[in-house]
This record gives sequence, C-alpha cells and structure tokens, in this order.
Amino acid sequence: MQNRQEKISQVVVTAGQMRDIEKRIFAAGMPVVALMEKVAGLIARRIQEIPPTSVKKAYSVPLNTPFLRESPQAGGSRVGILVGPGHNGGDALVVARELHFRGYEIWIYSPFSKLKELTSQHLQYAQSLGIPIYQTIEQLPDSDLLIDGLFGFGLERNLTDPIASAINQLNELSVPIYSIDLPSGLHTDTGEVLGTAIRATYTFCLGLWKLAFFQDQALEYLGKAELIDFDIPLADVEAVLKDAPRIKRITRATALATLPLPRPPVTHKYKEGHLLLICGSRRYAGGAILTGLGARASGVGMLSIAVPESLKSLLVSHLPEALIVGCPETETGAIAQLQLPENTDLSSFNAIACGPGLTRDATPIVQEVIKSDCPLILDADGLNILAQMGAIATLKKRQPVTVLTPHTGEFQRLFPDVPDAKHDRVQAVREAATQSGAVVLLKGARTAIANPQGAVWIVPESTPALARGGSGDVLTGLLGGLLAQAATKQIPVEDIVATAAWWHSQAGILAAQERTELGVDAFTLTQYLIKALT
Ligand SMILES: NC(=O)C1=CN([C@@H]2O[C@H](COP(=O)(O)OP(=O)(O)OC[C@H]3O[C@@H](n4cnc5c(N)ncnc54)[C@H](O)[C@@H]3O)[C@@H](O)[C@H]2O)[C@@H](O)CC1
Ligand SMILES: Nc1ncnc2c1ncn2[C@@H]1O[C@H](COP(=O)(O)OP(=O)(O)O)[C@@H](O)[C@H]1O
Ligand SMILES: [K+]
Repeated sequence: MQNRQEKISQVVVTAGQMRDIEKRIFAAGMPVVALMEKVAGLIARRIQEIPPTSVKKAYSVPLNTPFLRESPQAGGSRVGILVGPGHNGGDALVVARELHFRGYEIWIYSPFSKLKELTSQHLQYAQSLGIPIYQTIEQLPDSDLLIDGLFGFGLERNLTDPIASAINQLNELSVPIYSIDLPSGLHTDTGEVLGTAIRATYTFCLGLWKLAFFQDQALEYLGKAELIDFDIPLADVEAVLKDAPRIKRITRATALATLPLPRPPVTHKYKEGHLLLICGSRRYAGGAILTGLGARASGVGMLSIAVPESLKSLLVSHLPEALIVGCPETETGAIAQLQLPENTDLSSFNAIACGPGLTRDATPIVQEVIKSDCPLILDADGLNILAQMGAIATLKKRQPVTVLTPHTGEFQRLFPDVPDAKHDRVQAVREAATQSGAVVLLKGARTAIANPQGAVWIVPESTPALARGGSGDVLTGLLGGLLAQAATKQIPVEDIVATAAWWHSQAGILAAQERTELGVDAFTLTQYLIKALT
C-alpha cells in the first residue's frame, strides 16, 4: 500500500477544491489560527534550512549577493516580508515573527489598509515586537531575501496599481523571493498572470499541489517549487474530489510501478509486445532512426519498422535487431504502400506508432492505419494528416485505442474548436480527449495527458534541454514500445502513456545534469533512457 505522503504528492487540486478541503478541516474542529501557526512554522523552518546555493538563479541573483546565511546571528540576514490582505499575508506574518525570534533582521511591507482579522492581529503583534512596518514601496530598506505573502489562492481579479507597480519594482530588485503558496499574481488554476506577478526564486506550495504549478505559462514565475505537507487528512481530499475526473501528478513511484518490470521468467518475444513503427521518408530519414532507438529502449519484444525502400539499409545498420520493412515509395520518397511480410497484416501487431518523418505524401498510409483495429499512436505528420481528415469526426468512428502526441501547434490544427491551449493547457487537453475519444498527450515544458473520461496526468518536472528537433521522435518510439507491451499485459493505456512521458523527461533531466542543457541532442537522449531508470 502506498504511504500517505506518496498519495498526497500525486494529488493536484484547483483553488475551488482546495477551499472545500480546508472548509472540511475547519468544520471538523481544527482552529484556523492553529493551522496557520502550523503551516507558517513549517515554512519558517524550511527558509532556515534551504542552502543558499540551491536557489541561485543567474537572472535574478548576482553572484556576490550576500545571501541568506545559515547563521543569521553571525551574518545578520535581512528579510523583507510582503503582507497581503488575506490569510496568505497571515502566514507571512507568522513567518516574520518566527524569523524575528531566530535572530533575523525583519521588516514588513503591508500596503493594504483592510486586512482579514487574523492577519490584522498578527500584524499588530509584529508591531509590538518592534518589527518595522512600511506601507509604501519607496520606504523599503535593503534586504537579502523577500518573503511573498501578498496573495495566495484567494486572488480573484486582476492586480491593479499601486500593488501591481509595487510588484514590478520588487521583481526588479536583485533579491531572491520566496513565495508562500504561489507567486502573488498567478491564477491558481490556469497559471495565468493576473495583471502582474511576483517572479519567485522558490515557491512553497501549501498542503496540496495546485494546478498552476503544472501550467507552462506559470513556470518562469514559480522558481523551484516545493510542497509543504501540513497533514491534510486523505479522507478530506477524497471526500472533495469524489468521482470528479482527477488530475494526477506522475511520480517516480507510480511510473516505475506501471513499467512492465519484472518480466515473467518464462516468456517469449511476442509475449513482450510487437510494435510496428511507420515512419520516415527520403527527406526525413533521421527521425525514423530516432523513433526506432526510442522503441528499442522500451524493451519491446519485437520491433518492426516500415520505411521507404531506400531507407532500409540505413535502418538495418542502426537497428540490427529490428525487422525493417522496405516499402514502395512515391516519387517524393514517401511510403506509397505498406508492404508487410507474408501472413502479416496490421492486426498482427500489439501497437502501431505512425508519423515521424512521413511527409503529407503518406496520407493513404495514415488513412489505412486509422481504419485498422490495432492500438495506434499518431505523431507528427500522422497528426497533420489526421487534422486534414477532421480529427474529431475521424476518431469517433475508430473503436480501438488511439493515442495522439501533439505539440501546441499540432494540437491547434487537430482541435481548432477546443479553447486555446495557451490559456489553459490542462483544460484544453481534457476537452480534446473527451471530444475525440482518444488519449491525448499535449507536449510542452509540462506535458499533460488526458483520457476520454477527462482524467489528466501531468509530468511534474522536465528540462528545456528537450526543446530540440528529434526529441519528440524518441518519445513516440518509447511510447510505442511500451504500448505494445501494455497490450499484452493489460496495463491501462493512459497509465503507460503517462509513464512514457515521465521516463522521457527523466532521461532528459539526467542527460542535462551530466552534459548541461546544451548536450542533450535526441540521439544522446536515447542513450539516457535506460540510465534514468537505474
Ligand atoms: N488559514 C490558514 O491557516 C491557512 C491559510 N492558508 C493560506 O491562506 C491563503 C488563502 O487565504 P485567503 O483566502 O485569505 O486569500 P489570499 O490571502 O490569497 O488573498 C485574498 C485576499 O485578497 C483580496 N484580493 C483578492 N484579489 C485581489 C486583488 N486583485 N487586489 C486586491 N485584493 C485582492 C481578497 O479580498 C482577500 O482579502 C492560502 O493561499 C494560504 O497562503 C492555507 O494554505 C493553509 C491554511
Ligand atoms: N521547454 C521544455 N521543457 C521540457 N520539455 C520540453 C520543452 N520543450 C519541448 N520539450 C519536450 O521535447 C519534446 C519535443 O517534441 P516535438 O515538439 O514533437 O519536437 P520534435 O518532433 O522535433 O522532436 C516533447 O516531448 C516536449 O515535451
Ligand atoms: K504568495
């Protein structure tokens, strides 16, 4: 059985759900005041523990910044506390008090005249302790660190002046900012910037992961993110989320548990899945190799790769274990016709992955595989051709599982009527999946996957090192190989898609750690896939 902490780390909530969960806790008798003490106490402890080097950011912290020192008494660390009108401000004031007693030099910026009662009481007490309080930005003394408690998930409308321009000025200072719950100014669900927002160096997400943490548009405001677990009972989480489609954060534990490991001791290659890749053209030969290498790393039992005849020897030389099917070509060097070996048809495979490097001249091939009764992944030109056919209408006619792996551009071509993926990627991918009946994987800095029932899986960490031509081809191959294995082992499709996406990101992260973010070309990425698991 998973432990509580692991289960909590998989949960992602909206602001509305978080509010309902808190309401239940308070209704059950937990005093608001006690919870604020507990939460802020945990934050204050983390602030003292975080080593300064772990939050240095080239663009926000000059190299010689006198950073928060481990022993403030010795160095006299100066911490500015930014206080908003609600309980986010209350949390910040408790942090101020705790750090004050730990020997930090504290000042408070409290620009709002009307505060919630609890927040107001904490401000009064801080004042009684002799902590200086300022109302205007111009008065603020220098500091080594700012704690952002302006707004949390209670922010409901766009920020306007004077607080908006104050935030802009605070962002300009070369001082690290630690945000409480989320950077003030971000929408808790969409991650949109509501007017303006704090650019945090570090964010302490309180209790449960909020959706904004996994929306691409929020990433540059979040800095490093950490969950502060303040013991929300799982029963309250379950009671609020009930049967609503879940948003799940993929963790290492869930991904590893989904992989087809260990293998049964008695098995054979066809029991470990047979994948057919359909990819490549004279123009795009390399993509076929990368897709093949991604599939190789999945451990798939049998790999067949259909390519134009002229690519056959190239593929054989890179993937000697694969069965390379050379197909007749169009004049332009695309696959003209699938010429599978004797006694083989599309239903012989456990999965088909189709698209990388095909060009649009392979339209009849894509039409043919869509009609097949085999689980199918469409990527790249496979998606562009599907878009031309009308994605939703075409997919509705298809019975077996279809997995689509678009990036944002492909997504918009496939689903022009789904609300803008730039505004809310999670909602967009969910709608695309429910409308089309396909499992949709929307690529990005934080890849999101949705199934037709509206459940969503999110890859919680990745690296911009993957923003390079060819890394998507690697994912398609890896996913294809895993899907073929899942089909023989009754592993749910969406779980295996989520696992593939997580694995791909982890390989990128590991490769970037060892080789810098510049050193992760797509071929190198394939070499890190197995390493990322061991
Ligand atoms: N009470 C507690 O002990 C707990 C507090 N938490 C903290 O409480 C926060 C939520 O507290 P609140 O519900 O008070 O909300 P916030 O503190 O996030 O802010 C809401 C306040 O800001 C005002 N406001 C909203 N939009 C504004 C705008 N555009 N311009 C100016 N004012 C605006 C609202 O009128 C309200 O007074 C969480 O983010 C977290 O930091 C919880 O996480 C943990 C438990
Ligand atoms: N900024 C980023 N951070 C993390 N991952 C990224 C980023 N940009 C792109 N990726 C990942 O890299 C891959 C790129 O795939 P794709 O756009 O299909 O390009 P290509 O097919 O040329 O490789 C996807 O898995 C995507 O999630
Ligand atoms: K905040």
